[in-house]
Amino acid sequence: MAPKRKASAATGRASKRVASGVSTPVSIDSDDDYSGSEENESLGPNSAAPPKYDKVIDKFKASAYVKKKGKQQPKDAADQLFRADRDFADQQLKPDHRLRPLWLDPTHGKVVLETFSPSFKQAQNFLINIAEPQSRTNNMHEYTITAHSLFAAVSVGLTEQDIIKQLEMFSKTKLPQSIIEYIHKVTQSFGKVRLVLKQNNYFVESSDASVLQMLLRDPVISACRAEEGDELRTEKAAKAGGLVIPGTKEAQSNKEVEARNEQARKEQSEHQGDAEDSEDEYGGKKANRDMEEMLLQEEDDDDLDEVHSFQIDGTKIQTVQEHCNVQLELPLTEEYDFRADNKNATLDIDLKPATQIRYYQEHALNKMFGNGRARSGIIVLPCGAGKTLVGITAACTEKKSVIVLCTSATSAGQWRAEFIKWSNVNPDDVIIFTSSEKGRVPSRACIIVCTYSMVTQNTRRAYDSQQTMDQITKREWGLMILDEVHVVPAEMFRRVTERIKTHSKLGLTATLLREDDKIKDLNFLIGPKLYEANWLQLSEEGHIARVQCAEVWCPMTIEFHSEYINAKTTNKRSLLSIMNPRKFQACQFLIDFHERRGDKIIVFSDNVYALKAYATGLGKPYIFGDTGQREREMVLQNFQFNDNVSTIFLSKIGDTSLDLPEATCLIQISSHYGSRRQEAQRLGRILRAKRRNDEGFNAFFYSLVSKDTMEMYYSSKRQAFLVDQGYAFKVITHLNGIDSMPNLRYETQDEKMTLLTDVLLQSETAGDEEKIVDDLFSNDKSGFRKAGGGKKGNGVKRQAGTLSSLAGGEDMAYLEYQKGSKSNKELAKPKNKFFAKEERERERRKKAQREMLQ
Ligand SMILES: Nc1ncnc2c1ncn2[C@@H]1O[C@H](COP(=O)(O)OP(=O)(O)OP(=O)(O)O)[C@@H](O)[C@H]1O
Repeated sequence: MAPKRKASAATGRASKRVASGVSTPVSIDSDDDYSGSEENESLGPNSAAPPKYDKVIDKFKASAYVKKKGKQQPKDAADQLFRADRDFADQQLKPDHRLRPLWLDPTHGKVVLETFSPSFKQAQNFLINIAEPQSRTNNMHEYTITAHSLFAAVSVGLTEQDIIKQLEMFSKTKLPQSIIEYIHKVTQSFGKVRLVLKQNNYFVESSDASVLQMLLRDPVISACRAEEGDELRTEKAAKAGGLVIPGTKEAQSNKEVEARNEQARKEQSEHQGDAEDSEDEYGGKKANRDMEEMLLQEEDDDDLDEVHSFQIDGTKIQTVQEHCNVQLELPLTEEYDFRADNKNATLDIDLKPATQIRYYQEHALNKMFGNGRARSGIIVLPCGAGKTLVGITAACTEKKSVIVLCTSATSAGQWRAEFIKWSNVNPDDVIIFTSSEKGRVPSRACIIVCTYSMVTQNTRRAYDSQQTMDQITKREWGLMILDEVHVVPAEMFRRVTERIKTHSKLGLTATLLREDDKIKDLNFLIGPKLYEANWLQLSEEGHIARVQCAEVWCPMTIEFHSEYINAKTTNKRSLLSIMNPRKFQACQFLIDFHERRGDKIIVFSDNVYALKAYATGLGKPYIFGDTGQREREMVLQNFQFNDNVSTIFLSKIGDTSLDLPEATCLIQISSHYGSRRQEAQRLGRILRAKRRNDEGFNAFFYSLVSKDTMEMYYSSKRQAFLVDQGYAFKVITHLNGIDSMPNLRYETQDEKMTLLTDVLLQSETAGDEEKIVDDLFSNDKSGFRKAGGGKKGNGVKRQAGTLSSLAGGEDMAYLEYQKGSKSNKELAKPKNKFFAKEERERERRKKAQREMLQ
């Protein structure tokens, strides 16, 4: 379902190329019958061993239908599309199928949604709750129903019957039995047990005592129990009622009604004060009020249910969570009944009256607070769509102490400023705890904003820092906001959740693509994905900018290319392709073109040598890791407010947390291999463009790649995520007007040769990607291996995937590799004929040299 890249923009001739989408078909194993084994299905108290709830929990397996027809050997590239298990001819279309928008694949849980259907919106709202979005292009959306997506659905209050009924309603065919069975199997085991924090102690809680008895028979769980004996605690649990989220229209009208009532009460008491007092003396009105209160109390009592629980050792919660989630497939949900929490102090915070949250922010928060309690989980919104306000509104809803974890000190400062901007919180109650700013945590309810590395640091701390840390770990927090969850190593989350006791967790991210292979851990370390917004829809509605994406092919000069072929190391090859004079010229041309249109341009380069060479060559300011704070601020302020500074060059330090709404054009000259995440983050820098609501406004995103080099291969890898979000990448093979541009650099052969000599004279390290000293991954203090390579000679494999891939709902779509790893070398082998020929040529020359030396 990968869309075609469109033909070129007005700026040049174009060629068509099909982008490699990431949603590769799921491979199936016909030996595994979907209906699965029946063993250990019961939850009854007599079950001897804890049941393995669902052998097929993560993935739809091949149906009996496939078995019947057997596997066929693929004959050509398209053959897989016509395999037996993809033949759905035996499914009967409903007579009114044209009005219904869903196609269902009974064997893999794939769902295809027609965006042109009259009921598209309703179907989309429903699907987003129960399935993982895989690809959302203009005409078709593709989702997968996975165990984890159903888990998220159950955790936001949908029942098995709701899911089946609505799927049936939207489906063009009768709902396949395999899907009904799968939903039944998965939903019956989810939402049964919860992890709750009460007075600094953790409990596993359920309204079904037999499930807890069964868990206690499990040796791993029972070893984590904090109390002796077999007894369970039993208590009454009040059902939480409806809750109004601040910043919504409902909250606003409630406030107006409250204000009117208050006014009316005041006026009435002024008129009737004396009379009421005298009536009270005779038990008149007072007795009535007592009666009303009693009745209300009784009504509340009717709502009480019984819950059972057992206490677990606070240091072993992760073992319990992991074991329940992965081995027993009985995930622990985390819900916080904050309105019933009288022990933890209330934080005086509300959204400012003028603050109104947007509809998608409200949808996301409804998923979190839908049943009147705070559910832990992850909210996915595109860059610039307002994740910070979602976090702040969650804090205003709970009104308990909040701890916010961010990736950098800059980001911590921004979070504090946003809290003060959007809410009425007392600024003294928002404290920053970073390496450069160590506010003291008061004993009253407060908000603390800190960096992940500050909390997870293992080495000895300075006295004041240790004191703050002690205050953080010793108390209970109502809400923990985890920013940018896709970049933080899972190991860090483990430490954070181990050290800090919190009732609820909210993870925020723009993409669930991760740079380690621990994405599945997020499910039990934070919680399920609660909401994911549609990028294209938000950009059509003007909440984020519309962006034109293009890949510009820059041919290598003959000299650069022959050096590229002969270069012995990846670093050298990489430097030669970045410094390709034609790429430089394309960059110069695009800057000139967009400056004249009135755009503000950011040029990104991961390679610092190239960053400096391009920026100084074009007389533009640049910022990289070593640039001092003052200089950074000066450059950024000039970019924002000075009309004479329209272009800045940034290294990868600008990938995240950079709020420059003036930027309307991005040019990428060097990037990190095939990182889809980096591509999405960089695009995010222009999604928040200030001018996004101007008539006909478009932001521009250019990726410059040197032709016939590895850059082309990585470029299409990088685009996969955005392509699945519905972005079309144009390929520009020639920039019209570049040949006649005055003052174009590297026009003469001499200039080109001087540049080449300079590049060849650079040391090996000049080809390195920038290493940022205080970035999360290279911070040795925190004791984490670097995501960019780990120990010397011990390359790290990077993997990325969607939540569904972690659930096994799809094959891992794509791997990101790190320089030096074995798998990287495998991957780096040329795939196309041209590169293969080059590679053979190089091998042949090497062999000849060796033979000569012998
Ligand atoms: N409901 C709202 N009303 C008005 N402005 C809003 C609203 N929500 C977000 N914004 C504005 O949108 C912009 C982007 O918000 P924010 O910085 O929270 O985005 P983000 O999703 O965190 O982006 P990134 O992933 O790049 O950090 C900000 O200028 C913010 O003030």
